[in-house]
Amino acid sequence: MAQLLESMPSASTGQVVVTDHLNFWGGCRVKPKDGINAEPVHEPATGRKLCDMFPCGKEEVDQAIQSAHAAYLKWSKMAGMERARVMLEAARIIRERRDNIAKLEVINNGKSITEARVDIDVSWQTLEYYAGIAGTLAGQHIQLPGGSFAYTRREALGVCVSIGAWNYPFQIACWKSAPALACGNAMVFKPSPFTAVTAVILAEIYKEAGVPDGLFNVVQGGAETGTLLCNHPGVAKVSFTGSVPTGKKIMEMSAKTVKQVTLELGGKSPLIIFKDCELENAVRGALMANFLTQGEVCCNGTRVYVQREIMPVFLEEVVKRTKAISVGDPLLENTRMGALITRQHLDKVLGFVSQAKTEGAKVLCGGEAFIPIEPKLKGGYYMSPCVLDNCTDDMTCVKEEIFGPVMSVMPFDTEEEVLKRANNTTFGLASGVFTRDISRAHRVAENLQAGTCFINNYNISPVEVPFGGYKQSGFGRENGQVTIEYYSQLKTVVVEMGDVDDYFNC
Ligand SMILES: NC(=O)C1=CN([C@@H]2O[C@H](COP(=O)(O)OP(=O)(O)OC[C@H]3O[C@@H](n4cnc5c(N)ncnc54)[C@H](O)[C@@H]3O)[C@@H](O)[C@H]2O)C=CC1
Ligand SMILES: C[N+](C)(C)CCCC(=O)O
Repeated sequence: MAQLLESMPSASTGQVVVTDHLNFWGGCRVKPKDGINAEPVHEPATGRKLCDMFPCGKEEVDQAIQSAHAAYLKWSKMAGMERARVMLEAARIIRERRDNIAKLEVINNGKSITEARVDIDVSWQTLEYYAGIAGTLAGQHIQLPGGSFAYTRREALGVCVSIGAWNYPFQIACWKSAPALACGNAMVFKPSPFTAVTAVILAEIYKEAGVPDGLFNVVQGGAETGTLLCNHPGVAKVSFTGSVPTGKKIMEMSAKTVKQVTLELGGKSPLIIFKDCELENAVRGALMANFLTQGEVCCNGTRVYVQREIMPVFLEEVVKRTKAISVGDPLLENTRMGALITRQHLDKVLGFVSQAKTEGAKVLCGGEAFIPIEPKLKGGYYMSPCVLDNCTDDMTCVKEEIFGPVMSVMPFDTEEEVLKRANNTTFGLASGVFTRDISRAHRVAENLQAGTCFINNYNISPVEVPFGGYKQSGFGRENGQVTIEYYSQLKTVVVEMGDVDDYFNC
């Protein structure tokens, strides 16, 4: 894999083939046990096969979990500052190889190279941030009567499983592993079968930085492998990013052995644009809220509520800029939108657009399959970014997570009305508001039922800031200091300094 990464500077779309093993445990890459049931992994930009993914079965999952457990026993006994040093070294290596990792991520995921570089920067920043926190983990001392006392210890949970989605493959692996490792846990990570390639690079980097063998492991596979992980008695916690239906299954499976769970699920987030906004920023914000990573972002603000008076001018600007987004070869510097993850997903997103039309929405631009001129890109999964007007709250495109570049725009009249409509959803991941009125901005933020509210911007998620959902968008948080709570447990130690009470008079 190191060789593959080194070959990246000269790699272009349509060239790379991955033949290395994609599983990793016990400190090295592991050959698939049977070498059967191969599932092809594609390069979204071309539709070409990139590699085969062999799903791990029970024996392999057991091995990965055992190797994680052995590493946990060593790692959890180290001082936070010792763990921090190793994590900082891993962050440094990611930073050093940032461009190559980003390129491989583009080849596997289809997003534009400019975005992928940001993802990799966020990744090493996450490791740096939690390395900084590792040395601060501590308990409390509590004075009791007669000189007795108690203290608390913040301890690791054990082996944590992470199940990732395909939209931010490397970044998700870092968002999950960095706080887990900082707290002294070991991790078994299962990437999405669509993006099997880059998690093992992170595993190699952790190893190179000096973690004990088995501390961060990668098992490949889909739902079956995920089920084996969630049902495994040797696992203390499952952290999941993906769809709501799968999240519910994960919670059910984890309940059997009372595993802790963090769920980072989908959304259908509202973005509210008041007439007193700075329009240029609101338009840019609406694009940020809808079109990053081809619209395949869980916290996207896809229900755009615009105050009626500014609707015509907003639509004119937003459509003009959406039409100008350069769609195409994701490895080119000027491209701003690459390919969707799979052919099937592209068809699903286009199906949402057709259904929206049938239900009465008006396509102002885009919403069609896009075939670039360059021959090698013809099999890629591209579409033109879409703006839908004439939408109403009961339409499918306004209620369901599309996970593609489709913005639904609706007018509103009053703050009270729009808050009610914005909150009328089972999701609650994110939300946004554009206004120059600071009281209104904070009032709206308070009243939106969502884990994040962006004021006068959208999709800004630095690692210092907690990220996670309300309602069916999940629970638990990623990023920020609070995530320590989700990867550690408190032990209370009670110390008697006097004699034990003769309570039973005997
Ligand atoms: N919140 C988010 O960031 C994401 C939301 N989604 C939404 O989900 C839709 C479907 O995408 P998928 O990739 O199929 O999402 P998914 O939720 O089925 O898959 C996410 C991860 O869960 C694993 N998984 C699937 N079934 C499992 C099971 N029974 N037990 C354990 N692990 C299991 C998958 O292999 C993958 O690693 C998208 O169209 C989008 O609407 C998808 C990816 C990310
Ligand atoms: C990085 N950000 C904020 C655009 C999205 C991260 C959440 C996700 O996994 O979709």
